[in-house]
Amino acid sequence: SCVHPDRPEPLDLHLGMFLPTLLNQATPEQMERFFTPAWNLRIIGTYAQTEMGHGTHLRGLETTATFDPSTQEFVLHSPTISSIKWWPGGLGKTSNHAIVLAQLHTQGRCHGLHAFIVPIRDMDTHVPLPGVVVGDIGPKFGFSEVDNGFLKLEHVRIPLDNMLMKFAKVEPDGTYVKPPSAKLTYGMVFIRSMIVGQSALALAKSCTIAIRYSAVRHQSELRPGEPEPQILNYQTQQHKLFPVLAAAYAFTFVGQYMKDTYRRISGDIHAGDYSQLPELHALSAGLKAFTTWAANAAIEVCRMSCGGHGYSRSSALPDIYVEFTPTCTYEGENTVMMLQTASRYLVKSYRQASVGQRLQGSVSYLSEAAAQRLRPRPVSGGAAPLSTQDLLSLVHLYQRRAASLVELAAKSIQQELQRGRSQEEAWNHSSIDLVRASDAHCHFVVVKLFVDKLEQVDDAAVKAVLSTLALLYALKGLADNSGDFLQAGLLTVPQATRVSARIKELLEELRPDAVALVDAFDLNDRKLNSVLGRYDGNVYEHLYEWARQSPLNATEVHESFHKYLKPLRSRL
Ligand SMILES: CCCCCCCCCC/C=C\CCCCCCCCCC(=O)SCCNC(=O)CCNC(=O)[C@H](O)C(C)(C)COP(=O)(O)OP(=O)(O)OC[C@H]1O[C@@H](n2cnc3c(N)ncnc32)[C@H](O)[C@@H]1OP(=O)(O)O
Ligand SMILES: Cc1cc2nc3c(=O)[nH]c(=O)nc-3n(C[C@H](O)[C@H](O)[C@H](O)COP(=O)(O)OP(=O)(O)OC[C@H]3O[C@@H](n4cnc5c(N)ncnc54)[C@H](O)[C@@H]3O)c2cc1C
Repeated sequence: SCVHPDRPEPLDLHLGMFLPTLLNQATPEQMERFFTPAWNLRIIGTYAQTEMGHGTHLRGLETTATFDPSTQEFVLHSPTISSIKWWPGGLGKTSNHAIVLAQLHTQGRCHGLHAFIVPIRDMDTHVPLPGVVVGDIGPKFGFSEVDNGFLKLEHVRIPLDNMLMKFAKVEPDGTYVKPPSAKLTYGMVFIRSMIVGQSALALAKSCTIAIRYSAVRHQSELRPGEPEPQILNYQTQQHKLFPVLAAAYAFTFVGQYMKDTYRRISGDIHAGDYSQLPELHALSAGLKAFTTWAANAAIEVCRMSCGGHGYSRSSALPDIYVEFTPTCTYEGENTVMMLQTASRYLVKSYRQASVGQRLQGSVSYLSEAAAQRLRPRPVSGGAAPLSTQDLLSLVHLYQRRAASLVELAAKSIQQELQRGRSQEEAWNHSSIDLVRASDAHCHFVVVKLFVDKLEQVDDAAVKAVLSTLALLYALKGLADNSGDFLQAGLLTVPQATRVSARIKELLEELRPDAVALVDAFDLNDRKLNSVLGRYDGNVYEHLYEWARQSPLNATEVHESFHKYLKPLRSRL
């Protein structure tokens, strides 16, 4: 369960960030000194980057690490209340070490953020070490299993060799040696890539519960005098749940692609080839934001589609939501990640394509769009014919929508500059367009990867049903974002009407396979932990049993009667 924990755990940061950061940024000597004991849980670590005053703005982090050549040590210090490390998972009570991100000062100069391994608790007694003030930040929206903590460092001294020096170095005389690329110290790409797969898992769990429950729940009347129908037969219920089902499959394929891309490019980086790091950063940042926002909303759709019992923790849906929703904030707040993808990749690529550069990777379509702009526009200028059956033409439609929104954002910046605004102001006054461009780019990537995956499916029946899901995912996205497509001249109102009609047909086509498609996720009852989503569909008996086990029912007359109600009654 450590690879994909079902519930947040105090060791998540140790496994998910402390160990991977050592792998990516420690020297062989440091691996020997720290990784082995960390792997054996002698050392338990966390990743302490965020401070009370800064989480997003890394360059604004205030914790300092000042090199003292006379003692060959770094002095770690929290200079202000806002510099106190705040939020790191497992920091409050579990960890005895932390990878602390601090502004490196040596020979009177600041060289920016670097990573330092700081012992924070005694390895035997677990008592905080001198100069270390550490504790839990208090109750949260959820994540109650995790002791997210605070860490105040008061001139804490660590050896020179505790700075992670695989890339940047400090010599014994205090000389700073730059890393081959400043971007290597950012990190965080690993977890962002993993989170894409977490989005898929959260969707798969949620729609499994909601669709199974919708197959056993009977309610109301469809035809007078007939038995109450399964709620899964209502078109509105299908319209809520089947697009979520399609997204669960789409994100599963994207999650696999993201993991494979991370492995491939991080392998190149370990071999000294940093050329693909911008694509990896942009892709992981954008897809992390795109998939978590979509999954976050979809979990709530699944919960509400189960009526009152969806609100009971016996459904597991409230817990899935509470545990998933912080993914939109941590590991890079989603808006900020979308802006990164747009500003640091899409607009830069657009400008390169506009001067004729042939682009590679996920933005190669911007070269085609630039070439298209140079060709005379067709006289009709109208939208191309729309096929609601041809997946490749839909992929092309999403590609053109993305190209259009990237161009719109780039032109907005240009217009703001022409109005006399500074670079920074021009970008800020175009940031809504930049987020839209990133969203459209990621949406195109997801649709394309879904359709590409179908080419790898040999079984005709499986390919047919996955093609139906892919069609539903693409057409539902088109309907939900029809404004973008209409504004870009890629869709007409009659075509939008046809899309809505086709979606209704697809819902009907998917109805017979819906339960089998969630069973195919193969999420056993233990993993689902949901009375509503039980494989045997025996909901009511187990719901009653679940309630009977509630602690409040341990006694027939609760002590509150004697403590409060009875005395209250006697005073009235
Ligand atoms: C050994 C294995 C062990 C077993 C493994 C088990 C498997 C996993 C187990 C899993 C178990 C549990 C799962 C884990 C659970 C996790 C629980 C919660 C974790 C939450 C942790 C956190 O939240 S950590 C803190 C996260 N914080 C952030 O992400 C901060 C966000 N802010 C930023 O990133 C930056 O401020 C910014 C990028 C937004 C802006 O920074 P800055 O202004 O300095 O940069 P610029 O925009 O000017 O860009 C400069 C150039 O740098 C490039 N760039 C930026 N970021 C990166 C990056 N990350 N990587 C690469 N490149 C980057 C940017 O593109 C610019 O480039 P140029 O344009 O070329 O100049
Ligand atoms: C459950 C949980 C676990 C966490 N675990 C860890 C951990 O283990 N280690 C760790 O170091 N941190 C951890 N964090 C902290 C997390 O990484 C930060 O909360 C996150 O990076 C967001 O930063 P922030 O809180 O400063 O929000 P802010 O950046 O202050 O965001 C507030 C608002 O400002 C907006 N905003 C900020 N900057 C910009 C910008 N440039 N342009 C436009 N809008 C902007 C955001 O979009 C957002 O709407 C955790 C957080 C949570 C909730």
